[in-house]
Amino acid sequence: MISISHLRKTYGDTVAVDDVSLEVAEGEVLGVLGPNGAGKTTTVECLAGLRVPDSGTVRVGGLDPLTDRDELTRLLGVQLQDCRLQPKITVDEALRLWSALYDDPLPWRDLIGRLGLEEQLRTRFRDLSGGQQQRLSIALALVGRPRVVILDELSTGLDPRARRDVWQIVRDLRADGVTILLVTHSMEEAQQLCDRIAIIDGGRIRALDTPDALIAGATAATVTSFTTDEPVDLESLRDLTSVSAVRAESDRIVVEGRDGAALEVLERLGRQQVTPHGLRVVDGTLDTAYLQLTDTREETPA
Ligand SMILES: Nc1ncnc2c1ncn2[C@@H]1O[C@H](COP(=O)(O)OP(=O)(O)OP(=O)(O)O)[C@@H](O)[C@H]1O
Repeated sequence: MISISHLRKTYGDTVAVDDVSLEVAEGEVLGVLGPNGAGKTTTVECLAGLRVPDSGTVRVGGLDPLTDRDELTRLLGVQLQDCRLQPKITVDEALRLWSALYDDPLPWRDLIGRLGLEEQLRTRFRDLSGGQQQRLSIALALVGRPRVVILDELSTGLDPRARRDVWQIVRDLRADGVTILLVTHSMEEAQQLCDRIAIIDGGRIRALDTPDALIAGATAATVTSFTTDEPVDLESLRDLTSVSAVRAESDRIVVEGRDGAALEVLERLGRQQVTPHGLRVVDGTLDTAYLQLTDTREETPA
């Protein structure tokens, strides 16, 4: 449904997107994660036809965003990070105006109710809080019943209740078979909502997989921890090939490692005749996988 092939976009000397290729299947929710300046917004702006790529191709439902604008408007809903409307327009006017662009718009009063903006219908855009402006931009992106939706930092600036509400809206869109590209800095959001996650850094895709597979592939896929009364040879645990880090946190010994590291750790403790107490083995998190995959900054020489 979304197809990006060898996309490149520069601004003067800045390479914003170096070489990005990805496909999003119909009905899929694809998360895009990456550090500030990684090229995420530039990529989605190219998909929305707001930027002209230097090279490569982008298609949404087979349409070229630069030449098939009218058809694209009917297919694609876009919520951009920095939504700027005419400062004096009210919420009510903006929704009426947007609805008039579509043959079969959503009943926008329902949408506004779900986004908690009923009280602001007569409020001008410039007088809305940041989170309210954000909620309005989500409503405007969805009012045309798009089959493809781009959400750039969906929940940034939203309070916890509003964030929960927009997450439910994304789940409902997914249940309706809508294809979604979700740019986010929230690992929790990515893990909760996305079928697959692309990690972008330096204008390139560093990893593209399901959240579980990204976590399993990290060097800290599992975290094993325990206490013990006996002396432990920590070096012998560090020597295990499946183990990536060993540290003492107050009275607990914490061992990070690949999937399966816990068994090797227990076996090694057994050989040292060390009895672990309060044993915990937990899955690693997307945070660790993300930090590992985006840790590409070169050291500055002293
Ligand atoms: N209009 C512009 N003119 C010049 N440089 C730009 C412009 N827009 C973006 N850039 C640069 O391109 C690079 C990629 O920016 P982009 O906004 O795509 O990153 P991002 O991944 O969305 O970042 P963030 O997480 O901070 O939103 C950055 O180095 C940025 O400074």
